[in-house]
Amino acid sequence: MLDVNGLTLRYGQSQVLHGVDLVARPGQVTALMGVNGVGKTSLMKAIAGRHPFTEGRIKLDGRDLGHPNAVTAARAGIAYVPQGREVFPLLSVAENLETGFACLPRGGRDVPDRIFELFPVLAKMRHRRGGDLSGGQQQQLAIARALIARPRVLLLDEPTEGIQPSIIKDIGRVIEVLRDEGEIAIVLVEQYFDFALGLADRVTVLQGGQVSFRTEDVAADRDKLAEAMAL
Ligand SMILES: Nc1ncnc2c1ncn2[C@@H]1O[C@H](COP(=O)(O)OP(=O)(O)OP(=O)(O)O)[C@@H](O)[C@H]1O
Repeated sequence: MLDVNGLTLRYGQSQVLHGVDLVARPGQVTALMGVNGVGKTSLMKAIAGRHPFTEGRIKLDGRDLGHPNAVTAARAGIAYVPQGREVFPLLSVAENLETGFACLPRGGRDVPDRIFELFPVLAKMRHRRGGDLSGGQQQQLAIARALIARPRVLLLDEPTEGIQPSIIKDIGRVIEVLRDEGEIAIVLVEQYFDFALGLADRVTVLQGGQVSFRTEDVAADRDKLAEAMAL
Protein backbone atom coordinates (compact mmCIF):
# COMPACT_ATOMS: atom_id res chain seq x y z
CA MET A 1 0.00 0.00 0.00
CA LEU A 2 1.18 3.51 -0.84
CA ASP A 3 0.59 5.89 2.03
CA VAL A 4 1.43 9.56 1.52
CA ASN A 5 1.05 11.72 4.53
CA GLY A 6 1.18 15.51 4.97
CA LEU A 7 3.15 16.21 1.82
CA THR A 8 4.33 19.76 1.30
CA LEU A 9 6.10 20.90 -1.87
CA ARG A 10 7.49 24.19 -3.12
CA TYR A 11 8.88 25.62 -6.30
CA GLY A 12 11.24 28.28 -4.90
CA GLN A 13 9.13 30.67 -2.84
CA SER A 14 5.87 29.29 -4.14
CA GLN A 15 4.23 26.52 -2.10
CA VAL A 16 2.01 24.31 -4.26
CA LEU A 17 1.21 21.37 -1.96
CA HIS A 18 -0.01 22.00 1.57
CA GLY A 19 0.01 18.80 3.59
CA VAL A 20 -1.54 16.34 1.12
CA ASP A 21 -2.54 12.79 2.15
CA LEU A 22 -3.08 10.03 -0.42
CA VAL A 23 -3.64 6.30 -0.02
CA ALA A 24 -3.46 3.76 -2.87
CA ARG A 25 -4.02 0.04 -2.37
CA PRO A 26 -3.00 -2.88 -4.57
CA GLY A 27 -5.86 -4.03 -6.77
CA GLN A 28 -7.46 -0.61 -6.73
CA VAL A 29 -7.46 2.48 -8.90
CA THR A 30 -7.09 5.68 -6.93
CA ALA A 31 -8.07 8.66 -9.06
CA LEU A 32 -6.43 11.97 -8.26
CA MET A 33 -8.56 14.71 -9.71
CA GLY A 34 -8.84 18.48 -9.82
CA VAL A 35 -8.76 21.31 -12.31
CA ASN A 36 -5.57 22.63 -13.95
CA GLY A 37 -2.79 23.83 -11.69
CA VAL A 38 -4.01 22.38 -8.36
CA GLY A 39 -0.85 20.30 -7.87
CA LYS A 40 -1.67 16.82 -9.23
CA THR A 41 1.50 16.48 -11.30
CA SER A 42 3.58 17.96 -8.49
CA LEU A 43 2.29 15.26 -6.14
CA MET A 44 3.09 12.55 -8.70
CA LYS A 45 6.59 13.96 -9.16
CA ALA A 46 7.21 13.99 -5.43
CA ILE A 47 6.11 10.35 -5.07
CA ALA A 48 8.22 9.34 -8.08
CA GLY A 49 11.29 11.11 -6.69
CA ARG A 50 11.30 13.63 -9.54
CA HIS A 51 10.94 16.67 -7.28
CA PRO A 52 11.89 17.06 -3.61
CA PHE A 53 9.20 17.64 -1.02
CA THR A 54 9.78 19.68 2.11
CA GLU A 55 7.55 18.00 4.69
CA GLY A 56 5.59 14.78 4.97
CA ARG A 57 6.22 11.09 4.47
CA ILE A 58 5.88 8.55 1.69
CA LYS A 59 5.48 4.96 2.84
CA LEU A 60 5.26 1.83 0.72
CA ASP A 61 3.96 -1.27 2.51
CA GLY A 62 4.80 0.38 5.82
CA ARG A 63 8.36 1.29 4.84
CA ASP A 64 9.25 4.96 4.94
CA LEU A 65 10.96 5.84 1.64
CA GLY A 66 12.54 8.97 3.07
CA HIS A 67 13.18 11.52 0.35
CA PRO A 68 13.48 9.32 -2.73
CA ASN A 69 15.13 10.33 -5.97
CA ALA A 70 13.96 8.90 -9.31
CA VAL A 71 16.22 5.83 -8.99
CA THR A 72 15.43 4.98 -5.37
CA ALA A 73 11.69 5.45 -6.00
CA ALA A 74 11.87 3.13 -9.03
CA ARG A 75 13.88 0.54 -7.08
CA ALA A 76 11.32 0.70 -4.29
CA GLY A 77 8.65 -0.27 -6.84
CA ILE A 78 7.17 3.07 -7.90
CA ALA A 79 6.71 3.50 -11.67
CA TYR A 80 5.77 6.84 -13.14
CA VAL A 81 4.21 7.49 -16.54
CA PRO A 82 4.57 11.24 -16.91
CA GLN A 83 2.24 13.61 -18.62
CA GLY A 84 3.67 13.97 -22.12
CA ARG A 85 4.92 10.37 -22.02
CA GLU A 86 8.69 11.02 -22.45
CA VAL A 87 9.12 8.36 -25.11
CA PHE A 88 12.58 8.52 -26.74
CA PRO A 89 11.75 9.51 -30.33
CA LEU A 90 14.89 8.14 -32.00
CA LEU A 91 14.90 4.79 -30.18
CA SER A 92 12.83 1.89 -31.45
CA VAL A 93 9.84 0.59 -29.51
CA ALA A 94 11.98 -2.35 -28.31
CA GLU A 95 14.78 -0.02 -27.21
CA ASN A 96 12.32 2.25 -25.43
CA LEU A 97 11.04 -0.78 -23.53
CA GLU A 98 14.59 -1.78 -22.65
CA THR A 99 15.18 1.58 -20.96
CA GLY A 100 12.70 0.28 -18.37
CA PHE A 101 15.38 -2.18 -17.20
CA ALA A 102 17.56 0.57 -15.80
CA CYS A 103 16.57 0.04 -12.17
CA LEU A 104 16.47 -3.78 -12.32
CA PRO A 105 19.23 -6.21 -11.34
CA ARG A 106 21.02 -7.71 -14.35
CA GLY A 107 19.32 -11.10 -14.07
CA GLY A 108 15.79 -9.78 -14.57
CA ARG A 109 16.30 -7.99 -17.87
CA ASP A 110 13.81 -9.43 -20.31
CA VAL A 111 10.70 -7.90 -21.85
CA PRO A 112 7.98 -10.27 -20.66
CA ASP A 113 5.59 -11.62 -23.35
CA ARG A 114 2.88 -10.32 -21.12
CA ILE A 115 3.75 -6.75 -22.13
CA PHE A 116 2.92 -7.58 -25.74
CA GLU A 117 -0.25 -9.42 -24.68
CA LEU A 118 -1.39 -6.25 -22.93
CA PHE A 119 -0.32 -4.03 -25.83
CA PRO A 120 -0.45 -6.07 -29.06
CA VAL A 121 0.19 -2.94 -31.12
CA LEU A 122 3.68 -2.70 -29.62
CA ALA A 123 4.56 -6.20 -30.82
CA LYS A 124 3.66 -5.18 -34.36
CA MET A 125 5.66 -1.96 -34.07
CA ARG A 126 8.63 -3.35 -32.17
CA HIS A 127 11.17 -1.98 -34.69
CA ARG A 128 9.52 1.37 -35.38
CA ARG A 129 11.01 4.51 -33.90
CA GLY A 130 9.20 5.88 -30.85
CA GLY A 131 8.82 9.25 -32.54
CA ASP A 132 6.94 7.67 -35.46
CA LEU A 133 4.16 6.29 -33.23
CA SER A 134 0.84 8.07 -32.78
CA GLY A 135 0.19 9.83 -29.48
CA GLY A 136 -1.97 6.94 -28.30
CA GLN A 137 0.64 4.35 -29.27
CA GLN A 138 3.29 6.39 -27.44
CA GLN A 139 1.08 6.42 -24.37
CA GLN A 140 0.77 2.64 -24.54
CA LEU A 141 4.54 2.38 -24.95
CA ALA A 142 5.11 4.62 -21.91
CA ILE A 143 2.79 2.47 -19.78
CA ALA A 144 4.39 -0.73 -21.07
CA ARG A 145 7.86 0.62 -20.26
CA ALA A 146 6.73 1.46 -16.72
CA LEU A 147 5.47 -2.11 -16.27
CA ILE A 148 8.83 -3.64 -17.27
CA ALA A 149 10.18 -3.07 -13.75
CA ARG A 150 7.20 -5.00 -12.28
CA PRO A 151 6.20 -2.06 -10.06
CA ARG A 152 4.01 -2.18 -6.96
CA VAL A 153 2.71 1.32 -7.61
CA LEU A 154 1.86 2.69 -11.06
CA LEU A 155 1.46 6.46 -11.33
CA LEU A 156 -0.37 7.49 -14.52
CA ASP A 157 -0.43 11.21 -15.21
CA GLU A 158 -3.31 12.06 -17.59
CA PRO A 159 -2.99 9.02 -19.86
CA THR A 160 -5.97 10.09 -21.99
CA GLU A 161 -4.67 13.57 -22.79
CA GLY A 162 -4.86 14.24 -26.53
CA ILE A 163 -5.66 10.62 -27.39
CA GLN A 164 -8.32 9.26 -29.73
CA PRO A 165 -11.35 7.50 -28.19
CA SER A 166 -10.56 3.96 -29.42
CA ILE A 167 -7.12 4.03 -27.80
CA ILE A 168 -8.56 5.57 -24.63
CA LYS A 169 -10.76 2.45 -24.44
CA ASP A 170 -7.74 0.18 -24.93
CA ILE A 171 -5.86 1.98 -22.18
CA GLY A 172 -8.90 1.74 -19.89
CA ARG A 173 -9.04 -2.03 -20.49
CA VAL A 174 -5.36 -2.43 -19.61
CA ILE A 175 -5.86 -0.45 -16.39
CA GLU A 176 -8.79 -2.77 -15.54
CA VAL A 177 -6.70 -5.89 -16.19
CA LEU A 178 -3.87 -4.58 -14.00
CA ARG A 179 -6.31 -3.60 -11.27
CA ASP A 180 -8.09 -6.96 -11.33
CA GLU A 181 -4.81 -8.86 -11.01
CA GLY A 182 -4.59 -7.25 -7.59
CA GLU A 183 -0.82 -6.77 -7.44
CA ILE A 184 -0.39 -3.11 -8.34
CA ALA A 185 -1.72 0.03 -6.70
CA ILE A 186 -2.69 2.38 -9.55
CA VAL A 187 -2.86 6.13 -9.12
CA LEU A 188 -4.61 7.79 -12.02
CA VAL A 189 -4.35 11.54 -12.49
CA GLU A 190 -7.20 12.43 -14.78
CA GLN A 191 -9.36 15.33 -15.82
CA TYR A 192 -11.55 13.21 -18.09
CA PHE A 193 -14.30 12.76 -15.50
CA ASP A 194 -16.19 9.76 -16.95
CA PHE A 195 -13.01 7.82 -17.71
CA ALA A 196 -11.66 8.35 -14.20
CA LEU A 197 -14.93 7.54 -12.46
CA GLY A 198 -15.43 4.45 -14.62
CA LEU A 199 -12.20 3.01 -13.27
CA ALA A 200 -11.77 4.49 -9.80
CA ASP A 201 -12.26 2.60 -6.55
CA ARG A 202 -11.45 5.73 -4.60
CA VAL A 203 -11.06 9.36 -5.53
CA THR A 204 -9.07 12.20 -4.02
CA VAL A 205 -9.77 15.72 -5.28
CA LEU A 206 -7.17 18.47 -4.95
CA GLN A 207 -7.93 22.14 -4.84
CA GLY A 208 -5.25 24.77 -4.34
CA GLY A 209 -2.72 22.15 -3.30
CA GLN A 210 -4.95 20.66 -0.61
CA VAL A 211 -7.33 17.72 -0.49
CA SER A 212 -10.80 19.20 -0.88
CA PHE A 213 -12.76 15.94 -1.13
CA ARG A 214 -12.19 12.21 -0.98
CA THR A 215 -14.41 9.18 -1.28
CA GLU A 216 -14.26 5.41 -1.36
CA ASP A 217 -17.81 5.17 -2.64
CA VAL A 218 -17.45 6.67 -6.08
CA ALA A 219 -20.89 5.75 -7.41
CA ALA A 220 -22.76 7.21 -4.44
CA ASP A 221 -20.65 10.37 -4.43
CA ARG A 222 -20.72 11.10 -8.16
CA ASP A 223 -22.64 14.38 -7.77
CA LYS A 224 -20.47 15.53 -4.90
CA LEU A 225 -17.41 14.73 -7.00
CA ALA A 226 -18.70 16.76 -9.92
CA GLU A 227 -19.27 19.62 -7.49
CA ALA A 228 -15.80 19.24 -5.97
CA MET A 229 -14.37 19.33 -9.51
CA ALA A 230 -16.40 22.49 -10.14
CA LEU A 231 -18.08 20.86 -13.18
N1 LIG B 1 8.67 23.64 -12.34
C1 LIG B 1 7.83 24.53 -11.82
N2 LIG B 1 8.26 25.70 -11.34
C2 LIG B 1 7.40 26.60 -10.80
N3 LIG B 1 6.06 26.39 -10.69
C3 LIG B 1 5.59 25.25 -11.14
C4 LIG B 1 6.43 24.23 -11.73
N4 LIG B 1 5.65 23.18 -12.09
C5 LIG B 1 4.39 23.52 -11.76
N5 LIG B 1 4.35 24.75 -11.19
C6 LIG B 1 3.17 25.42 -10.66
O1 LIG B 1 2.68 24.61 -9.60
C7 LIG B 1 1.26 24.59 -9.59
C8 LIG B 1 0.78 23.15 -9.67
O2 LIG B 1 1.15 22.61 -10.94
P1 LIG B 1 0.89 21.09 -11.32
O3 LIG B 1 1.45 20.87 -12.69
O4 LIG B 1 1.35 20.22 -10.23
O5 LIG B 1 -0.70 21.08 -11.36
P2 LIG B 1 -1.69 20.07 -12.07
O6 LIG B 1 -2.87 19.95 -11.18
O7 LIG B 1 -0.98 18.82 -12.44
O8 LIG B 1 -2.08 20.87 -13.38
P3 LIG B 1 -2.41 20.31 -14.86
O9 LIG B 1 -3.71 19.61 -14.76
O10 LIG B 1 -2.48 21.56 -15.67
O11 LIG B 1 -1.26 19.42 -15.26
C9 LIG B 1 0.82 25.44 -10.77
O12 LIG B 1 0.52 26.73 -10.29
C10 LIG B 1 2.03 25.48 -11.66
O13 LIG B 1 2.08 26.67 -12.40
